[in-house]
Amino acid sequence: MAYALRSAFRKQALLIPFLNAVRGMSSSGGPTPPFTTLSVTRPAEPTTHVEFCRPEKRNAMNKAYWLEMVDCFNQIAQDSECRVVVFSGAGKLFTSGIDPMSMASDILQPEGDDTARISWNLRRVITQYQETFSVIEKCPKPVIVAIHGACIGAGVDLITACDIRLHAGCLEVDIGLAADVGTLQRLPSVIGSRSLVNELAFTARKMYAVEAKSYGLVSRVFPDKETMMAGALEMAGDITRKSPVAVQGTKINLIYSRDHSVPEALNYINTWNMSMLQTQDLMKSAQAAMEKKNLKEVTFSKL
Ligand SMILES: CCC/C=C/C=C/C(=O)SCCNC(=O)CCNC(=O)[C@H](O)C(C)(C)COP(=O)(O)OP(=O)(O)OC[C@H]1O[C@@H](n2cnc3c(N)ncnc32)[C@H](O)[C@@H]1OP(=O)(O)O
Repeated sequence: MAYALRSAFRKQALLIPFLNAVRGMSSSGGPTPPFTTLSVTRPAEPTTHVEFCRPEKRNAMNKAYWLEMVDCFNQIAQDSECRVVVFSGAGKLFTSGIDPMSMASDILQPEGDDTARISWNLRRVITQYQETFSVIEKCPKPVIVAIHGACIGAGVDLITACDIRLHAGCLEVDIGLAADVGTLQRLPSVIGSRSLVNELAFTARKMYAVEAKSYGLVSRVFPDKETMMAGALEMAGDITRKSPVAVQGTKINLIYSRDHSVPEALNYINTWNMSMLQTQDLMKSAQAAMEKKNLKEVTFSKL
């Protein structure tokens, strides 16, 4: 079933070129076909806005969402017209986490004739769920997540896979137990304090925006969603004016460095830069600097 749904999305994605499906302006016009849970818009070139669009269910993550995210971010990764992504949620709050009814058959009634086969299938299902957020990290474009109101359960898995976290308002970040789709793996390096990670994971207590900022879970707090979205788009604009070779190489190398030793990461970037330092972007910037031009006015071709 999951495979059928996924290949149906793939076929539709081939039939409808991604950019043709992208509407002109951002926010809450409903999902963008073929997606049923995501609205994909282009509020400003070359920024893509992905909005989780199930407001009537408080953006609960149903089965379609878990698959659509993978298709959406894989397409964005390949889309040379996109240099940065803003991700947000429609309606009252950012997300209420998993939609248990929609996912029950996958998790509570896994297929298989014996323990080994059930376990094998569960492993495949969990791998697929993990990919929903890992795909954000694998996408070379920076992803700014704009969180308003509550961010519950799997929402924390989602935001820890994003590159920059902004928050509006003062509701809770509620961390579920034994999350296996990214929180326990990514949160420790996001907020640095093992003690706090343990406390949040064991108690699933609420964490408010001010505390989230003080520990670096979010980098900026805004008074309301509107101001936050304007701030997110402004930040996205700043990023899109930089060399995409530099920005995307930086994301890839920052994530590599997080997961490797300093000597390994230095070796990796050494090999990376053997080719990437040959970019014309570097020459353009150097020339503009020599001519004392404003570096913000240098334009870089798409990647
Ligand atoms: C394999 C992956 C591993 C990952 C694990 C992750 C685990 C988790 O995510 S655990 C967290 C699960 N989520 C929850 O427990 C939240 C449940 N929802 C609520 O507590 C409240 O709805 C909330 C505080 C978010 C909002 O309250 P509000 O008064 O604003 O709205 P409601 O009237 O309660 O809800 C409106 C409609 O939305 C439906 N809904 C809300 N949350 C979910 C959800 N998580 N899944 C499915 N549906 C949800 C709710 O049923 C209402 O629907 P309807 O009755 O049809 O109007």
